Amino acid sequence: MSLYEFVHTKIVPPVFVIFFTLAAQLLTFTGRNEPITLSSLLKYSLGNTQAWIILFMYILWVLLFLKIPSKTITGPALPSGFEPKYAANGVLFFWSTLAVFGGMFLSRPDWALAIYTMTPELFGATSITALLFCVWLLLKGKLFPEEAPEDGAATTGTLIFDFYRGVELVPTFCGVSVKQLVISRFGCMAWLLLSLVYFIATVQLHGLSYPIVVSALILVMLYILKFYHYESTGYYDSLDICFDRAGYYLIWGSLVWMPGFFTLHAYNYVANPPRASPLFSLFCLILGSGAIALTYRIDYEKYLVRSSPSLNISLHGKPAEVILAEYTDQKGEKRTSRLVASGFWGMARHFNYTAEMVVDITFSAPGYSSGTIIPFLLPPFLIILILHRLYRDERKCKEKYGKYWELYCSKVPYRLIPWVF
Ligand SMILES: NC(=O)C1=CN([C@@H]2O[C@H](COP(=O)(O)OP(=O)(O)OC[C@H]3O[C@@H](n4cnc5c(N)ncnc54)[C@H](OP(=O)(O)O)[C@@H]3O)[C@@H](O)[C@H]2O)C=CC1
Ligand SMILES: CC(C)CCC[C@@H](C)[C@H]1CC[C@H]2C3=CC=C4C[C@@H](O)CC[C@]4(C)[C@H]3CC[C@]12C
Repeated sequence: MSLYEFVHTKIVPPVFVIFFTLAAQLLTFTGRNEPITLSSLLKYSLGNTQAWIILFMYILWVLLFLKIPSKTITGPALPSGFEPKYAANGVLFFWSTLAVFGGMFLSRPDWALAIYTMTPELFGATSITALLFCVWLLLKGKLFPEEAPEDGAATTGTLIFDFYRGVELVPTFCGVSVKQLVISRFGCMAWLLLSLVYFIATVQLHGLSYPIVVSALILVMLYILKFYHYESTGYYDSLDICFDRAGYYLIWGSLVWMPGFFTLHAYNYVANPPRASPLFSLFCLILGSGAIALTYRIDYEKYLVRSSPSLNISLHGKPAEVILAEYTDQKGEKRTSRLVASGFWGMARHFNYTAEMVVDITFSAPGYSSGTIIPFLLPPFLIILILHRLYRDERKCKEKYGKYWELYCSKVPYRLIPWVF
């Protein structure tokens, strides 16, 4: 075993599991200027009755929504030929959840402050649930996997690595896709709902004199709405679904880290309202909305080229340049895919990630005036996450397409920023 493999499989997983699980809990104290003590850590980590009830109701809502008869999205087939199915009701879920929960918070504004106050208990309960769920996914993957042996439900012999990375690719729970349930429904919507809760709590405590909290809320709403539009056109072809397994990284990450860390600046605003000027707020809103629209457009250009029956497509007013990339699938069959080499995919190989980074910066940029370090945490985390993802994706594409990927790289030499990197 090389040193890299040793660190990757035996050191990183336990260190990350301990670090992130603890950090998620501790940040709920730091985010509201509360000192960290061992007794409060133990108390909050177990949750309280109200927190468990809220969590249970929310899980039920998310689960039942996936059971509503609707059109389905068919994900890429596994080597066994199994085609995972996903409910195509993301936009309806977005508006219905916003109407029900938003209405609830607006009619009983005191609930927002109550939820803000019990945030540490809420994350304690969610983290316990998420960890237990990951243990169940590990046991299920090892003892009674749903996926056929040729789909490669991968156990490595290193238990902690299997727990961290996951075993199965597209497992189900109560008849619905675990990844859809956890990432796109629980995680993304919890991100928006908590942003709403913290927004109401900030306004209640400090009034609307801090326009930046409005711009932060609008940006998150736009981002999540965009996600639900993208869910039915591209998300189920993404790295999270086709490559990453259902383990701690993705599942605990989406149940706890995504709603907790991604809303941390908004949580922080309740105790430390940012003092950014209305002009700066407007600037962040315009820049962030533009970058969100750009990520949508870039994802859409790929969807357009790949879903079009002919190659007669125009991008940015010119005929699209497309590489017909041959590859051999996991069953050994020859296939052809389309790599777009013009439009935004001709400017840089991951221009969507560049736009994503701009969005990330505008999410918390206003908080730089709040006088705490909290708003500075999200951008570096996301930039590292995206860079790590970029290299993993390039490795995957190079292995899959070989010389065709190299051809694409020679036509589009930049990864993120044209003429720079
Ligand atoms: N906010 C956040 O934390 C994050 C957000 N995101 C967002 O999630 C979405 C999905 O991201 P992700 O799956 O990582 O990445 P992409 O949407 O960039 O998809 C990458 C895949 O697209 C295909 N591809 C690569 N180059 C081309 C090309 N030139 N033409 C056509 N197809 C190409 C390859 O798959 P194939 O095998 O099909 O050819 C590649 O694996 C994006 O909108 C991204 O911005 C992503 C990461 C983090
Ligand atoms: C070590 C862990 C705690 C790291 C956890 C990472 C996860 C929180 C994130 C991993 C992949 C992320 C996402 C991928 C693609 C997305 C599409 C985008 O349009 C919305 C956001 C997201 C779902 C994003 C969310 C965080 C991750 C799941």
